[in-house]
Amino acid sequence: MRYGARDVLDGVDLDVRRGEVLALLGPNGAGKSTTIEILEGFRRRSGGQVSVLGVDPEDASDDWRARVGIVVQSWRDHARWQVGELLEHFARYYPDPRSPGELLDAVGLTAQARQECRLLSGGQRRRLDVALGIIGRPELLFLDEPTTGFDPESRRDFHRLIERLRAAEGMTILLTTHDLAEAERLSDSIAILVGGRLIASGPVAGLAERIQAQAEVRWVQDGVRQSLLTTDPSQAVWELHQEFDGPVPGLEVRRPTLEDTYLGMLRQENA
Ligand SMILES: Nc1ncnc2c1ncn2[C@@H]1O[C@H](COP(=O)(O)OP(=O)(O)OP(=O)(O)O)[C@@H](O)[C@H]1O
Repeated sequence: MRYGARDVLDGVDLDVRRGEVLALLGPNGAGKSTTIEILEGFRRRSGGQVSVLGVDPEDASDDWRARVGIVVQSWRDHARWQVGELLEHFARYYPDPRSPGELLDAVGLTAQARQECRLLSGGQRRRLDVALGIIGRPELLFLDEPTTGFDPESRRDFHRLIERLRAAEGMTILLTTHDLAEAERLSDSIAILVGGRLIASGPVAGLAERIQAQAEVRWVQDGVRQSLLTTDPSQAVWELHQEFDGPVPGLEVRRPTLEDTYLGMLRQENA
C-alpha cells in the first residue's frame, strides 16, 4: 500500500487458516487498520495479491459481504435509533440473521433494547458494534481494536463472548489490538507490524522462543533482593539450591509474557 510516494505496507505476507484467531499487533501508525481495510474491501491496494474466503475483496459481491462481519473502530451512526430497532433493521440485510433478542442477550444489552444508541456508554456502544458485526452469522469476523475504552469487567465479558462464538461456530477472527494480554488470551497466532513491515508472525508461544526472551529468577539473600536474567531458569534455580543448601528465600521465577516478547522485538527493530 502506497500513499503518494510513501509505502505504508511493504511485503506483508500473511496466511490465516479457517477457524483461526489471528491478532495483528503493532505501534500506532504501523499499518494495522490499513491492512484490515484492504482485507475488508474498503481500501484499494496499490499492489500485491489478496484472497479472503477465496475472493479478491476488490471484486467482492454482496454474497461475499454477507459472509464477512466487520466491527470498525468507531461507528457513531444512528444516534437516535433504539438499540433493538437498529438490530432489527440490520438483520434484514442478511439471508440467515441471528435474532435480535438472542444477540442482545449474547452481548449483554438486553436491558438497553429500548434505549437510544446515543445514550449508550462507550463500552455498551462497542458491544452493540460487535452485535452488528455478527448479526449475519459471518464465517470471518474483523475486529479493529474491539475493547478500546472497556472497563475490566466489560473486557472480560467481551473475551468470553468471542471465545463462545469461536467454540460454537468455528468463526475465523482477525483482530487488531494494543492489549497484549487480550492478544495472548484470544488468539492462536499473532503478527507484528512495525512501520508497514511484518517483523514476526506465528503461534503466540513460538514467538517468545524466537527472540529468546529471558526468564527472571528472583530471591532474597542476606535481606537483599537479588535477580538474574537467564534463558535456563531451571539450571539457575538448581544452582541457587546448591548455594543455599536447601530452600531459597523469596524464590520467584517469572517467565516472559507476550508483552515482554513484543517490547523485546520492538527494541531489536529500533536498535
Ligand atoms: N488516507 C491516507 N492517506 C495518507 N496516509 C494514510 C492514509 N491512511 C493512513 N495513512 C498512513 O498510513 C500509516 C498506517 O496507518 P494505519 O491507520 O493503518 O495504522 P495503525 O497501525 O492502524 O495505527 P493505530 O494503532 O494508530 O490505529 C500511517 O502512517 C498513516 O498516517
